[in-house]
Amino acid sequence: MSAPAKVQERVDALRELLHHHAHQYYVLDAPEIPDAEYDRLFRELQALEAQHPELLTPDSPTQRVGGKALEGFAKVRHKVPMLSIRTETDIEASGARNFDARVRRELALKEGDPPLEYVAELKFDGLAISLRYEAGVLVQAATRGDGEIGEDVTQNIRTIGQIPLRLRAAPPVLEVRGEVYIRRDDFERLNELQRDKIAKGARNEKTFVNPRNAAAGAVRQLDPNIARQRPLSFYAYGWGEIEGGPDFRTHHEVLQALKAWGFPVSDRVAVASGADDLIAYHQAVGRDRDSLPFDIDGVVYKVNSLALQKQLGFVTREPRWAVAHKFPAQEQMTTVESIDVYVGRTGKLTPVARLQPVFVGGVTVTNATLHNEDEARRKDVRVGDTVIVRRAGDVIPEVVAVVPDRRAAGTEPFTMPRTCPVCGAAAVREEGEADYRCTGGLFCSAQRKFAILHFAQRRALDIEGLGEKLVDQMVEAGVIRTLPDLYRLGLANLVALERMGEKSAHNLLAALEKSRQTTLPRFLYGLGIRHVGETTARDLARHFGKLDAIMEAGVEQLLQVPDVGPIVAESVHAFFQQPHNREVIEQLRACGLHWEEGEPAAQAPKPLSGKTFVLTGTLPSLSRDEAKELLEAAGAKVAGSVSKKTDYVVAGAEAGSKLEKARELGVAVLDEDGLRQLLSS
Ligand SMILES: NC(=O)c1ccc[n+]([C@@H]2O[C@H](COP(=O)([O-])OP(=O)(O)OC[C@H]3O[C@@H](n4cnc5c(N)ncnc54)[C@H](O)[C@@H]3O)[C@@H](O)[C@H]2O)c1
Ligand SMILES: [Zn+2]
Repeated sequence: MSAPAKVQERVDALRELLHHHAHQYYVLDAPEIPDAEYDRLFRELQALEAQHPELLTPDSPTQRVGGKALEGFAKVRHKVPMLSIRTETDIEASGARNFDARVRRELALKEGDPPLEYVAELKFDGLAISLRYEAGVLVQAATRGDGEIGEDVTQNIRTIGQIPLRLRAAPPVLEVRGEVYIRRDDFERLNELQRDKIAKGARNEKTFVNPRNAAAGAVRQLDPNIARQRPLSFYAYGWGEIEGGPDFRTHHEVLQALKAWGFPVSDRVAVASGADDLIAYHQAVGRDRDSLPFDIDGVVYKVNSLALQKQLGFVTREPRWAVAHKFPAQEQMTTVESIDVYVGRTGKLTPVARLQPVFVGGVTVTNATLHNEDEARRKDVRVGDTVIVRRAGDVIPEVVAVVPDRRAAGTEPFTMPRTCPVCGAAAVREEGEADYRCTGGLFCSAQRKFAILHFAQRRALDIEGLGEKLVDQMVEAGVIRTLPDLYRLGLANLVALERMGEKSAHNLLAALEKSRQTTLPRFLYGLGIRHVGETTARDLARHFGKLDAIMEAGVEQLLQVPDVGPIVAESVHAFFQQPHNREVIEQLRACGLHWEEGEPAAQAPKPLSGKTFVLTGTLPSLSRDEAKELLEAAGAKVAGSVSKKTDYVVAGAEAGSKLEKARELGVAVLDEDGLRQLLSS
């Protein structure tokens, strides 16, 4: 094969790949590879086309801006095209120097001429939007599309609080350009919410790869109600058409005017003189990047003088007077070497991907969280897979997606272990919860420090002087491994610890001695049984009187306790079923912990026991789960459908066929107030 044929083949292959990925990214908002990878392919094509200009075609991805309008949106023709920005790939200071040198050359400036004035800005990582105001009223908002034709997304953009719907004292026609984005904290919350919905069984929900993707998906959403639920923000950084406005001389003047007209403009905009100032700006922003509340993928340099901008003009898809100077990408590809399960201090199990080390967001990352079983399954991350890893700001690095087509044969789906990898106790996932938890409690070394602190706190065993630092120190020195070890401490163990004087040691021993005499509710609470707070501990103690009775109680018996519903009953039962928990309790008793035991309370039946309820519609303040839990705690049964056996239907807003059925059958119907009255009577 001759060289040019080979080159042609590669060029064709690159174009096809780039077309595919651009479609995924711009049209479907569903990128399959990280931007850094896309940019590598893009640059490879650019280089080949530069070496072989005869291979250049007008439809090459290098010659066009971004995406294509989605069907379903009205199309908007931009009077002033919305362009892309040339990217300076050199991450080092020379990026700014290259740009400055190029601009000076194009303007035919000489070495002795004064430095050029620039404006340096953040490069927000979101979605470009053009906002059109006529007589001060927002009449249209459009996406960039292919630069010439975008999508009319006015309805969705109107839901963004930061975008003024009406301007005071603005020119008769004004087109503002800026970026719609999602703040990192809003993004984390959004994904938490999504994970929660998925854990509760929602089928059509997904988590978002990154804030840009979530923002773009929200703006290009056919249902404005969905857009409304996404926490979108906005920054203005430019303009299209202006009619009848003041005479602007510089880019910076326009930005100030935009601010005065009521648009959010970043306060990190800086006027810079020559390449040195640009370099300083790039470095300063680079240092602050992680602590910014939103993602940026670089900074943008623009020639400040509008006259010079005009003189410089455009190439196909980019103005010559601006450049994007990037930072290290926040998403990269790497491979998964293993998937381990990490046990947190409260017993939560988190699957973590161990990665082939990769430089992402400015640091080398070797681990990334997979959050929980559902997430790992939904993304179907497997050992050996090529994945996209994201690290932005102070957020823990996470695997956002598997790169399709790169999976080797013979890989196995990940399954969550059913036992704790640290202590071997059963790991369980409660209904409606996203996480597995180790039931090892006191016995699990991953949870040990937390368990000891919980046990020692004032509202539990009240061991004065046993704080976090001391617990860390003792656990790390191996002086205490389990709770009973606390009561086996001697003066010699304690004074051997660093920074522990004899007086403090005596005080601690006295506090431990004093805590041996306690109450059953304090002891129960101190055990750290999931869902057992102080109140529940008191209720359990009052109902059963004796610890042994609680330890032997079945779920049915536990459900007899006032205010104890199925989740609490299951949790208490599961805790005392674990042999090692019983062992710890026996040892504590053997160490002299004691309390006064009482008689079981007279069995008053629960107020709603024997009654069947059906919930329908949305209640004003209670979620479906909360209402169910309250009812079950009061002894009621909650059923899914209305029948003659139903005693009450609790109906909220938008109640449908169940309410009709209730009326048909003459079943009593309650609203939330009625339900609360019944519960409190
Ligand atoms: N992962 C993929 O598969 C995939 C596919 C296609 C494109 N991409 C990514 O898309 C990007 C290229 O897209 P592009 O052509 O839109 O260029 P760009 O996004 O890199 O730059 C132009 C855009 O920058 C934005 N911008 C942010 N702050 C700005 C400011 N202060 N002033 C002016 N503009 C500002 C505007 O929205 C403008 O449209 C690359 O990062 C590429 O990796 C990724
Ligand atoms: Zn464990």
